[in-house]
Amino acid sequence: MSIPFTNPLSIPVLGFCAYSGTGKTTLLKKLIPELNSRGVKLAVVKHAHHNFDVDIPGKDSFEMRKAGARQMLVASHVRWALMTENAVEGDPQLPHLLQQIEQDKVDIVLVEGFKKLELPKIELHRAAHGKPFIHTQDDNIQAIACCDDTQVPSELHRLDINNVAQIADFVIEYIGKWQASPAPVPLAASSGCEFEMSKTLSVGQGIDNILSFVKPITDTEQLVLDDLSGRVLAEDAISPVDVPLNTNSAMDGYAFKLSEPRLERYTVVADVMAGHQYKGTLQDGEAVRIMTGAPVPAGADTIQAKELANEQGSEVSFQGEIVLGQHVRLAGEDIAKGKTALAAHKRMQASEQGMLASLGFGQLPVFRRPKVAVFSTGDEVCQPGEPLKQNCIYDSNRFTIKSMVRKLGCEVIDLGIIHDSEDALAEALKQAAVDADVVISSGGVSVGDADFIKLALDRVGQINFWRINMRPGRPLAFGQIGDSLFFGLPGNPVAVMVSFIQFVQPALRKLAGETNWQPSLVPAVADCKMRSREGRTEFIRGVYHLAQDGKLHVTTTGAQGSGMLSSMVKGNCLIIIGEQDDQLNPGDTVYIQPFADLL
Ligand SMILES: Nc1nc2c(c(=O)[nH]1)N[C@H]1C(S)=C(S)[C@@H](COP(=O)(O)OP(=O)(O)OC[C@H]3O[C@@H](n4cnc5c(N)ncnc54)[C@H](O)[C@@H]3O)O[C@H]1N2
Ligand code: MOO
Repeated sequence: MSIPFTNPLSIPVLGFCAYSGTGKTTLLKKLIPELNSRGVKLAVVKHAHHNFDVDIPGKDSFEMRKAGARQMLVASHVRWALMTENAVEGDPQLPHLLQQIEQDKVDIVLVEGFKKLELPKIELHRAAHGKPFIHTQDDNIQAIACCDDTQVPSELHRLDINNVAQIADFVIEYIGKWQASPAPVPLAASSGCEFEMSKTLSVGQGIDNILSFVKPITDTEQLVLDDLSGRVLAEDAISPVDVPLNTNSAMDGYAFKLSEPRLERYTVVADVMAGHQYKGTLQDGEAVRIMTGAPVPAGADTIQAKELANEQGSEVSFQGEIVLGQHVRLAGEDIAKGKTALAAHKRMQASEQGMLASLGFGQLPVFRRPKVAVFSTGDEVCQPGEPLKQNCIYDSNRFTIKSMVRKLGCEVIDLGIIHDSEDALAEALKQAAVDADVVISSGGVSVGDADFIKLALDRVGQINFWRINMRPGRPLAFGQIGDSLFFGLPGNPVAVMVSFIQFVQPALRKLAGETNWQPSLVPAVADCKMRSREGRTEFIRGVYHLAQDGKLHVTTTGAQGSGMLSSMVKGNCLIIIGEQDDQLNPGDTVYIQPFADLL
């Protein structure tokens, strides 16, 4: 099983692969100084299968990371290290990791692990271990380092596993010959009827490729506060005021100036209600009765709650411990005047709207909403509400897609059901691309389908037909029609929703101007056994709940047919079994993607 790989760097990347116990690390520990001694500067990426940590409990960096820093960069005059919490489904993405390397500082990146990627590699083999060859399954092996007694095919470059100098020669020659290749998977050229049917991508590669074609909308419009829900802010909202505006009380109680030693009693000189103010300055030994939200008078610095005060006549005494400044909300402590209250590119919901209201904004600039055209294909597909013809099914996909598109704040253009006519479809697609930023269809993207869909797409744009290594949602068409993006989602109703969540949602969020469009993945404890196939990402519909042990637990919704929409209705999340796993057992930790924000 091999997974496509594109080197994002302008320096070569070379992998070392072997069965465990062959001595990869031992060889690299000798090869690195050998290469260094010949002037080769190199970086190493190593894949770890476990939840490793390079930090030490008790160190400041460890503690700050545990306290919630998602990235922790620790630096001294000799080295720096960046630690990133990166809970991803499946393996980490090597192209992303490589992009973290400072490529102007090294000549080559050596990679240990990531055996399944289509990455140029040297295979290490020791016949005495009795393990099979890797090169028989992997066309990316550039050379094999082995012992004298091993037979290797004549076309493979043979190296002596015990001769580090010879392996270093090979690496240096490899650097010399290497030429940068262009990055992402190109879209199929619009020529004749040739479709790229066979490209198999992982979920991560599909997302990366799609996102590389998404150009965020830059047109803006001014909207009143009430209409901001679900829209993406186009400019930083700078606070015109301090919030809170005045230093005020967080409790109903008494305001006074705390002195050392503490006074036995204070004289109550006034009442201060919210919306009013004590005009004078409190003197030592004076207190005011104060309501929550009312301005703290000049001279006062501390509040005691009403429940811990005894008022007798015109005097008040306090019980309990009192800390200087307690229950005082300082002017500007939430948002200071002139500071960015809300950064551009944030999608606004209730809390953002409330905060902007609290700052007195009446209207704000937002990015124009993406326009999304949606249609269904297939002669068997009928409009709900009309009598169902024989052997037909009602169109459900258009309604799930429209609902998810609207939830993402986009405008929907409903093109209905387009029946089997190449001309009609080509015309509809051309018009849709003029009117919309994104065109989404469902059905007709697998191998056995009415060719008219593929022919029509080929006439109007550049469309790739991919196989994504996932279930459900294996076939996916993606490309461009004019300036619009086109998504051809698979016909099966659950596959439509899963493909939308994985591929269309991030694209629409990026298009809409959001910068933070990564899905929320949450760890949960599996309550039942779940199966997948190594190399494939499985999206199982699940139900999660908070269990008595204080952790989220998750179980499947039962039957998982990709036509069974009831599995989506019963579920509240997708359970993600990553590429490297083929089975999950009860008690294993698994990532789930809650539906909460989308369905
Ligand atoms: N020989 C192969 N057959 C199939 C493969 C394959 O790789 N080789 N892949 C399977 C997978 S996985 C999927 S998913 C489907 C996807 O097929 P299409 O995208 O071509 O979709 P259709 O064949 O048009 O429809 C599939 C299924 O979905 C129903 N459908 C279609 N449109 C709607 C709609 N708007 N609302 C509700 N239901 C819809 C349709 O009636 C079919 O039952 O292909 C597999 N086959
Ligand atoms: O996309 Mo299909 O089976 O994976 O429904």
